[in-house]
Amino acid sequence: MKIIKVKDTQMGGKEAFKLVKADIENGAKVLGLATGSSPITLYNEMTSSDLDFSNMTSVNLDEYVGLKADNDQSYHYFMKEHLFSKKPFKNSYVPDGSNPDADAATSAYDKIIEENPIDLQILGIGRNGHIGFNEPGSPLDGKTRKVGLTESTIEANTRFFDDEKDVPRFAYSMGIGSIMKAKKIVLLAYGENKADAIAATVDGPVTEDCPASALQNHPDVTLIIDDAAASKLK
Ligand SMILES: N[C@@H]1[C@@H](O)[C@H](O)[C@@H](COP(=O)(O)O)O[C@@H]1O
Repeated sequence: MKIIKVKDTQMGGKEAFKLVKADIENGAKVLGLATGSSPITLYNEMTSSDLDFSNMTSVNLDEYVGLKADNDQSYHYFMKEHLFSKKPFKNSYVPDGSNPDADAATSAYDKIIEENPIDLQILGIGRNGHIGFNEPGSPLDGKTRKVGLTESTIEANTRFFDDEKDVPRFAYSMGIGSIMKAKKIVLLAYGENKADAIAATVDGPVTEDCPASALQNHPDVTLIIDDAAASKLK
């Protein structure tokens, strides 16, 4: 894994943007995108750039089950607000959280991933090492699934909702196996509360206990992290 240390999230966004831009200049057509606070500075760089994404496709990692696209807590809404309303892509895919039929929603999404092989995947990371919504214990070779969120993830996500009880308990998430098929992966992590997850990702064993540790087996992963997130690395 390559590690780029940055002083803050602004610099992280700029470094990530350089990688995205270079990949597009090299012919990338499909970007795998993530939600959460970590990619926001990258999306700001993308929206203020002169890059044109109207011939490109985006495939997002995950969506809460039970939220419609127009719900302001949905990941559809987040992506629209931070990126797509300003820089539209030709096609933008996010799992359909409003479909209560998990088998139909997840197999439809696997088909989308198969038809749009991801050139560069952006990732954040949860405090417990989750990527997408693949919580500890998720199969490292999995496809899109309905997943139950852990208490720690629900608690971390409470800040985006009025009340803890409003945080959805389930999500549809791209599996780790699908994430691993992306040609390149760029993971963004900032702050002290990501330090344990980053240490386990880089220095720990490859184990379902830390889903992001699977990235050790990927040939092209770059971590963009600040000093606090890097503070527990060996
Ligand atoms: N499903 C998302 C993840 O994709 C994201 O990586 C994580 C961390 O978010 P943040 O970047 O806000 O710390 O939050 C959620 O759980």
